[in-house]
Amino acid sequence: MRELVVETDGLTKRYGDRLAVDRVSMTVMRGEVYGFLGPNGAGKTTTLRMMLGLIRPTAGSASVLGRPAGRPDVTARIGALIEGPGFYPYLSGRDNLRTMARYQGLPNTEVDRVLEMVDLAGRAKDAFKGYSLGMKQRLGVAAAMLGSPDLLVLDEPTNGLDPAGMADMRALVVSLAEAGQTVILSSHILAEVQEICDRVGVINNGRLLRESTVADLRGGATLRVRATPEDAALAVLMRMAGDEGVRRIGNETLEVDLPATATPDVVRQLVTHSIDVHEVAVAERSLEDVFFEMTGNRTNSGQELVS
Ligand SMILES: Nc1ncnc2c1ncn2[C@@H]1O[C@H](COP(=O)(O)OP(=O)(O)OP(=O)(O)O)[C@@H](O)[C@H]1O
Repeated sequence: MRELVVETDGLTKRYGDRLAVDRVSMTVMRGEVYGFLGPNGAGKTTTLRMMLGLIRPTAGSASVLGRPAGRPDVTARIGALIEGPGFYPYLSGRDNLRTMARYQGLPNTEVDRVLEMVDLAGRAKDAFKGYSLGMKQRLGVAAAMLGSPDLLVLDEPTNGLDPAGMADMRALVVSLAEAGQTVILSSHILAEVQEICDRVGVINNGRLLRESTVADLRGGATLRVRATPEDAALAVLMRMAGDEGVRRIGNETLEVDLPATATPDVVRQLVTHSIDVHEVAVAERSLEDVFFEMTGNRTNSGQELVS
């Protein structure tokens, strides 16, 4: 049994008559990168803030590392990057972290360790105000890593970064995960969650719609079959995959809910019925497709979720 690091039970937050978080029950296991995915305003930050004990739930509960969220001994074991950390602009990256380390009773060697981890050691002497946005975010992660917390909570760590900065941040999270760090990362960018997370919780309008591995969420692959005449092919494929299991997607192509292993049988059946098979391709559903099915929210530029 893998150890539970976070468990929420019916976690709810109401602001006036607005339910920001609505009975969310989620679990995060030790050593995994958990992607908390949802459009802007879905309730991600509010949920994370309750986990960190920064705000109180209206109902339900959150436990972190086996104890109620918000207890000082629990909070001390969580590192968080949530709504931009406050750094002194005229101090260097290293001096900013040294100030924080001292406050937590940690030695300067700990500062050097985390700067190394986020690949900022070479620029540690430069003033914070001269850092790029990506470097500022990495320093934020370094600050969260001070003292080797059991759990790292990163709220939209790639928000506002350029593509290179985003790639750097993803690589950083992957390297932390490889070192055994448990990470919860919120994001509205599907591609990034798909790339780096083990499991995903999908949240929309405060409700947790699904919690599963990325692979399970995406479900099995489908086949794309281009065959003529299309109507005859449709009839044959519907006998194989059911009426609901076949869709026309244009260009004489049908999408069929059958696994890749069904390809030989599909081709054989079509040919037996004197249907010309021009192309059969295995198409994996992206997380974006799945999210759209669950929420009805089409995504922006194929990457981002918009509410
Ligand atoms: N302090 C507050 N007072 C009133 N409403 C709030 C407060 N904090 C959040 N909300 C509302 O709760 C809902 C969820 O917000 P939350 O910030 O948790 O979403 P999110 O998924 O993190 O989105 P984003 O990516 O935009 O931060 C939103 O409708 C927001 O307007």
